[in-house]
Amino acid sequence: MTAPTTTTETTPEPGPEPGSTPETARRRPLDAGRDDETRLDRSTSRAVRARSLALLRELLRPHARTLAWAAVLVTASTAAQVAGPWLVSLAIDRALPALPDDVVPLAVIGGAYLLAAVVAGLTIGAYRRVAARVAQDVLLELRRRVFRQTQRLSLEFHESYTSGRIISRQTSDLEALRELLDGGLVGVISSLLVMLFTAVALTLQDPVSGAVLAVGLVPAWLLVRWFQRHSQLAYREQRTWSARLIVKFVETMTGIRAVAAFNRQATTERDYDGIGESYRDANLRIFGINGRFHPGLLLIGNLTVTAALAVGGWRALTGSLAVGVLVAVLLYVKRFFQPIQQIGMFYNGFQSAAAALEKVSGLLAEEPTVVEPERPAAFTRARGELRLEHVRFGYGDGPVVLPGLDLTIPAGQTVALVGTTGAGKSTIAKLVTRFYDPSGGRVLLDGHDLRDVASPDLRRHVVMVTQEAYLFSGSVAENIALGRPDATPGEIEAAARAVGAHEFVTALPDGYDTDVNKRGGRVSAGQRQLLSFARAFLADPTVLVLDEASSSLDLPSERLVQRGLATLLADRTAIIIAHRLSTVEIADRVLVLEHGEVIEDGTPAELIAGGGRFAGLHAAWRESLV
Ligand SMILES: Nc1ncnc2c1ncn2[C@@H]1O[C@H](COP(=O)(O)OP(=O)(O)OP(=O)(O)O)[C@@H](O)[C@H]1O
Repeated sequence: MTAPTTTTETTPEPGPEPGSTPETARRRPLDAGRDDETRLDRSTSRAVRARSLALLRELLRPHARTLAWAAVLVTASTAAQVAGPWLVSLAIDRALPALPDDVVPLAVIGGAYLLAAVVAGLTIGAYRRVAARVAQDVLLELRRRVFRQTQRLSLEFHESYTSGRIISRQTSDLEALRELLDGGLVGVISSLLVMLFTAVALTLQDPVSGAVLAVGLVPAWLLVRWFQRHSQLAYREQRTWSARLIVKFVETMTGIRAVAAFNRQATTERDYDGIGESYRDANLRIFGINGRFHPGLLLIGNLTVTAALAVGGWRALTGSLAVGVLVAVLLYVKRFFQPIQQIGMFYNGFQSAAAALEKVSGLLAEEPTVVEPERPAAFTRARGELRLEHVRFGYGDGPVVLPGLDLTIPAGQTVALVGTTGAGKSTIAKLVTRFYDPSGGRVLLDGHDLRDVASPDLRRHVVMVTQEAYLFSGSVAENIALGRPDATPGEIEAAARAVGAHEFVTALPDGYDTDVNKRGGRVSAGQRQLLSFARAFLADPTVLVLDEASSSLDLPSERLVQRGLATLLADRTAIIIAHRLSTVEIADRVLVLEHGEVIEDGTPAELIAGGGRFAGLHAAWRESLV
């Protein structure tokens, strides 16, 4: 993890007066329609829908011409499909009576039928390819945006929007959209057009049959509505139980040691069985609903065909309807009902995709709370003096963590922060690295308010080394080079040597090329810390903020880590959230914090001699060592 700090040689822009930053300006609402709320009031839900549609328009805009071409193709294909029954009626009523004297009409109609079939086939294929291309491009763009956005947003966002929710934005939500765009939507657009063209062609040919179709449409429509209402609930239930099943499984597997240690196997099995049964029941409910919907629709379709046949047949008998037209009517009515099923089913996918789009658009609408300066201060070289002026801070609407901190850390000083848990040590680290901005007061680096420093400058000069010492997949060398991606292998090795990591790295199966995720590449907690020191050493920041790992190491590792740390700290300003006595001892200065205030400030020796809070902690540490 890197964070920055810097110094400039020009005069800093005048910053706001200490304490003048309005709370409201600093904090933006975290998502207008929070995606964990299922019921939104009317104006919010309208705003959320407008936001989704705006996103959709924006994503489709670059494809406007392709979409227009897709519309032409699908219209041509539908017209060609719908021409079929019409041509059949012409063949029966005009061409057949002319036989055998005149075969031309039959040949012309037969040719037209063949042409319509070829055009319909070719255009529908082209339409599907063109539409699929647009759908895939839109999805790719959306995926990119979600990823970019999650990297762009401030730490504040990530601390309140759990990683599980971000993962589901990138996976299941985009998957729901993919299913809609890939499968359903393209087909449903053409189905809707087929229904529309069929109804128009039928009514044009025979308005009475059009009326019969309209009557048949009423029960079909009611059945579709029934299906949508019930299946929506059933599918939602199915998704909920399937998610619970996954959560239970993952939770049990992640905590398998605790499960075994506390003999919880029988209980977890019972819980898992219960969830599994509910999932099965939810699936059965869906089958039940589908089992009524599909045959119901088929029945209504066939009854409408029967009605059209009865009415048309009687009229044909009385001579008011040509036989060819009757055949076309029957073909049209049958064809009209076929896509309804698909459209009814599509509704579910459409609902979940619309919900997914709302959530994704909410994520994309988030603004970082830590904003880049419009006119950044010129910052070339940093000395490393840090000053906190009347810094006031609290998380969100929570209690005040720092009520008004004043602190100056001269360039090159190593300061250890100690204090009870929750005293605000990590909070100071997050403010100094500008993962958060204070709600009042200023944090200054060499006299520049951090809010005026461009983030690349800040990250170059202020680096934060976190407890986890996170290793990314890749080689050991790549992990060290994260501190400075353009570093040469020689520089990487020099950094590793400086902090004392070289020995263990060369002992790994492939040395610096060892993959940290492969067998043999696994490193111990202490080695992991040394690698993160090497990474920070290579980055060579002016200010280093270090949240020391609290997990205890064995004595040789502890010594190694302390030696590495001493090298890393030399010649830079450092703030260490110290968990180890040995670290506190190498600090120039110790600050004891309580409730966001400095209650003791001095060299380790002074504080021990003073007999205050630190002297007490120190004595307790010493005791714990024996
Ligand atoms: N992301 C957060 N959102 C809300 N409150 C937070 C957040 N992080 C910390 N806090 C709260 O702020 C206060 C100070 O926390 P901080 O992490 O700075 O303490 P600390 O001194 O570093 O403690 P520790 O030694 O346990 O890490 C605590 O009361 C904590 O509950």
